[in-house]
Amino acid sequence: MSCLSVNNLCCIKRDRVLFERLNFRLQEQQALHVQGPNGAGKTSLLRILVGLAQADSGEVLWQQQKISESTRDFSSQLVYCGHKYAVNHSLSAAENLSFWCRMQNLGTHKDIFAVLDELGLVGLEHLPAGQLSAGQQRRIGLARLWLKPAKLWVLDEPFTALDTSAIELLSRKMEQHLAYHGMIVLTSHQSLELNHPVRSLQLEYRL
Ligand SMILES: Nc1ncnc2c1ncn2[C@@H]1O[C@H](COP(=O)(O)OP(=O)(O)OP(=O)(O)O)[C@@H](O)[C@H]1O
Repeated sequence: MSCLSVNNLCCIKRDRVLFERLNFRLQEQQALHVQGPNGAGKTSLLRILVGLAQADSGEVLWQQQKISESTRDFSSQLVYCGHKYAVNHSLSAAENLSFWCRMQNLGTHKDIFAVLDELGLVGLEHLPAGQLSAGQQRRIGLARLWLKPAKLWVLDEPFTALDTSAIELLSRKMEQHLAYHGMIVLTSHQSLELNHPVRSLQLEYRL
């Protein structure tokens, strides 16, 4: 059974304690919605969870091992979608995803065009991503969830810029992921419409 554990986590930015003594565990088929006002520290928390930033104290464990000591195993089980689109504007959607698949050691993924089709980007696969709309660029970023079989999804504001049909598509994909023993940590200022129980972690804005 896969497990992400957060023990006594503390994060300080510019002398402001964003959170401290933060503890939680996440297991298969569980989703955690990190909530709170602008500047509360949601993105900071997610970046610590995926190993992109260091906590001021405390630890994040994957399968009972510190993520800094199990980098390879942890990364192979993780898809992180940050709040920025993380697409190269000069490359096309297909090139962006093909590059990402290679970086993730997934090889040249034969399903890229099928996934872009499912995400409503048919006919746009070869345009430079910089010429696409915000929602279309977000869809390219989210295509990673379709391309990599990973246990843990960490998603920072994944619904931003998406239209109703894309929100619906992503919500169903999340439900499917949870049903197949996946785990999700996400932030969203929107309420979630998932047919699956979602735990909530509320961060306050601390002065
Ligand atoms: N690299 C950094 N250096 C200094 N301060 C930072 C850094 N990153 C974030 N902060 C500060 O930490 C606080 C929390 O930022 P964070 O992005 O985690 O908030 P958030 O809860 O995700 O907000 P939002 O809802 O607006 O996305 C903010 O006050 C921000 O200015």
